[in-house]
Amino acid sequence: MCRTGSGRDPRAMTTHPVIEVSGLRKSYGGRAVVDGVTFAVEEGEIFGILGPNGAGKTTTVECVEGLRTPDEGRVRVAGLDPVADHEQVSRVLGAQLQQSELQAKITVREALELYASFYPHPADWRPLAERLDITGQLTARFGKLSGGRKQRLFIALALIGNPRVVVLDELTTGLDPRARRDTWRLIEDVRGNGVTVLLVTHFMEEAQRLCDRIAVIDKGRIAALDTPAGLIRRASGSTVISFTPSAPLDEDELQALPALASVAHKDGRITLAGTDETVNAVISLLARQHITAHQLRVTDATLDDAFLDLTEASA
Ligand SMILES: Nc1ncnc2c1ncn2[C@@H]1O[C@H](COP(=O)(O)OP(=O)(O)OP(=O)(O)O)[C@@H](O)[C@H]1O
Repeated sequence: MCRTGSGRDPRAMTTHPVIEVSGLRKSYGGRAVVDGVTFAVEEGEIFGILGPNGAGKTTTVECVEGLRTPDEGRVRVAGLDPVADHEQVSRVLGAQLQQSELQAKITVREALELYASFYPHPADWRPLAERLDITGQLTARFGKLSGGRKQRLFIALALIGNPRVVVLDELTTGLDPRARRDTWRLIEDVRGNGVTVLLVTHFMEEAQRLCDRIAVIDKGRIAALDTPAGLIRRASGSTVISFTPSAPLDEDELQALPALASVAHKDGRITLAGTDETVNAVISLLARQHITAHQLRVTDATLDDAFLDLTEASA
């Protein structure tokens, strides 16, 4: 869909960064909300920005979009300065609109046609609308759409200029689970056509499923930058074992378990994060002490675990 037939030759794609952010700082009223953020996004990547509320994610991506001027640092999109070269950047970068940017009375069709007219080589909005399941709403006014339909329209408008880079902030907020999954497939298609995606999200499942790499931002700084699997490995160990022991376990022996990342106790239940080696060692320990592990669960650590560890670690 996006970019297909738009004239960009995929063979001409290079592997150098299409987004470069270096030493970015931004303060409001003397308070630094982005405090030395550096990352680079390769062409064709889906790059996630994760972080707690108020971490500075939106401020960072708004500097990439040229909507905010950095106090310090360097931002480049396709080699261009988003503030100084705003017009050129807007031709290569598609961004999700904010609610206030569309008039309540405009219809879905008018919005799609209007936004398509802004670009020299727009995508055909019809298949885009079909894929986003908004063809039934073409004559509906924006102000009357449900939150989910508004969100779908915003995604369509972000993609309509056949952008080289698309910035999606809270992509699937307000969508039901089925629409969320449809949207993920759409984003994968978009990337399949060579578009670079910068994605701000609160949904771990979304980040884990879609992102090639993720920057975890906490209090204006990058707490970690890695692949989803790398973040999981480095933050909390790769395996989580939890059980309710039939008798108390000695805390020193738990702490001495090999490759242990963390131990938590709640309502008589013990949760250990570590590796397979930790799991084997705890099972041996239980057997030696003739302790039964009730409701034993062994699971792979998730990005949720990693996120909590990383953002708590820097608290
Ligand atoms: N224009 C502004 N003036 C003053 N403070 C601002 C402004 N914009 C953002 N902030 C503050 O900067 C901090 C970072 O905001 P930002 O929106 O970048 O965070 P975020 O990580 O995107 O948060 P969320 O997940 O809640 O959207 C917050 O404390 C916010 O209140």
